[in-house]
Amino acid sequence: MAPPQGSRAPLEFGGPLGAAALMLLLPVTMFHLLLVARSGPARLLGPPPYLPGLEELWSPWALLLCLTWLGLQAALYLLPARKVAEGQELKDKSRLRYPINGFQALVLTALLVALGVSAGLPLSALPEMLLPLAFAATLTAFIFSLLLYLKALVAPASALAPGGNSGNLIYDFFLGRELNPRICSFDFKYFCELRPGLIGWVLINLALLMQEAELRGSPSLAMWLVNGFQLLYVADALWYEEAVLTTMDIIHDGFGFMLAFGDLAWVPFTYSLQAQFLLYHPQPLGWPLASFICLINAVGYYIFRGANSQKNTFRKNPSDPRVADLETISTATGRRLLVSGWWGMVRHPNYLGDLIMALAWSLPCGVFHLLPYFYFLYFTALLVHREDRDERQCLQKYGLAWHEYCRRVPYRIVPYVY
Ligand SMILES: NC(=O)C1=CN([C@@H]2O[C@H](COP(=O)(O)OP(=O)(O)OC[C@H]3O[C@@H](n4cnc5c(N)ncnc54)[C@H](OP(=O)(O)O)[C@@H]3O)[C@@H](O)[C@H]2O)C=CC1
Ligand SMILES: CC(C)CCC[C@@H](C)[C@H]1CC=C2C3=C(CC[C@@]21C)[C@@]1(C)CC[C@H](O)C(C)(C)[C@@H]1CC3
Repeated sequence: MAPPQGSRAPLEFGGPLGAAALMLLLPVTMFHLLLVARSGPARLLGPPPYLPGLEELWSPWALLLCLTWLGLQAALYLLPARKVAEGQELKDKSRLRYPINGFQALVLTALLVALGVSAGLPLSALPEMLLPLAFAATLTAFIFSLLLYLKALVAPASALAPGGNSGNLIYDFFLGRELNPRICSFDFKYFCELRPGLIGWVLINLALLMQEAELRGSPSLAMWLVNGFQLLYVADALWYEEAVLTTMDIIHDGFGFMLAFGDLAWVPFTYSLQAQFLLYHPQPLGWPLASFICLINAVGYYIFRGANSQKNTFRKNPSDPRVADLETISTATGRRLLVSGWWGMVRHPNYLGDLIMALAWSLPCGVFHLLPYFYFLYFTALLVHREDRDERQCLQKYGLAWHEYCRRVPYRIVPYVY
């Protein structure tokens, strides 16, 4: 049985109080957004149109659908993979192995959905079920986090995450105690991060598009754009699935309520906000403006993909010809840091690209409502906070070399601004 690590790691997210507040605030915000998106005024900062009763939130069918979805994605995860990748080295010097078959899961899901729809599956009825589905996903995430917490009680100390083991129940439940909770080779965090939530998000978007087609004869250009951009983002994440193995969530964060709720509920139900908004508030969009928005998305994607691939290639094999000529600085750990290429422009070029894309996803919704810009605002806050966490972790890992990197590359996310 693993002893708690005490409070060696500094507390993040405002400690236990912050964690408790976030556990309440995040689901409340998600339900607020779902209710407001379908209301006439669609005011992000106004009160919700009404407070739903339990009978509107709770539906055994929604829970069944939610669990069936998780079961389907788990089955697709277990199918033979085209490749098995190794993760980063762990505290005990071992490396975990991960199946690379996320894109295959996306394609198979698309085929199954297409088959289902042609056989009469009423996908366009899904938008009407968003509230009970979000409630079921929240309940599932809560119970799942509880099980993860209990599992961590019997995990060896070497399996625990650097944070999330303060000894405070609420804080540890929120952040997650175990770094890579698994049953046999089934890795819960890796599975949840990329499959049910991300694929669920594009499925909800598609259902909204289909309902718009039923309501108005055809989907609007704005709806096509939002669906297309977000499908590209999700398909990219699954195509470059291996790159997720070098992200902070996999390397550093435990698996607790924050990620379980984030992956299973927050991503599908709030990241589809623009499409939800467009269904109830159609926006005129002409081709010239649509082309300009596509250009913004393309620029964001180019930076995002370029930066993430460069770091991933470099971390996997620094002598790879694609990165071998880049300038680097050495660190005491033996790992080097890139100081040219994308990572010489700002210290988080991938965040910059991601933020530019986030803006492009909101622009098709016009400029007269703040609600569709929620994702951009939340994401800016998330990435600024995340960048700050990462800086502290890197300073701890690399010490003087990190100071040198900051001196050589002074801007964090936006060149000459931040
Ligand atoms: N859509 C969404 O909701 C979200 C999307 N994201 C996206 O996920 C992606 C991953 O983000 P995240 O995990 O936060 O962070 P990063 O992928 O940027 O990873 C940070 C790590 O990269 C390594 N690193 C930093 N600087 C350098 C350098 N100069 N040279 C080489 N390695 C370096 C360090 O780890 P080490 O040295 O140990 O390798 C550091 O800890 C981003 O594109 C982000 O935008 C993130 C959060 C939410
Ligand atoms: C709302 C809470 C306070 C925090 C929840 C955060 C999570 C929703 C995000 C944390 C990191 C994420 C990543 C992606 C999705 C959102 C979460 C889970 C990501 C899978 C999206 C697609 C990208 O291409 C990526 C780089 C693979 C992302 C990795 C991080």
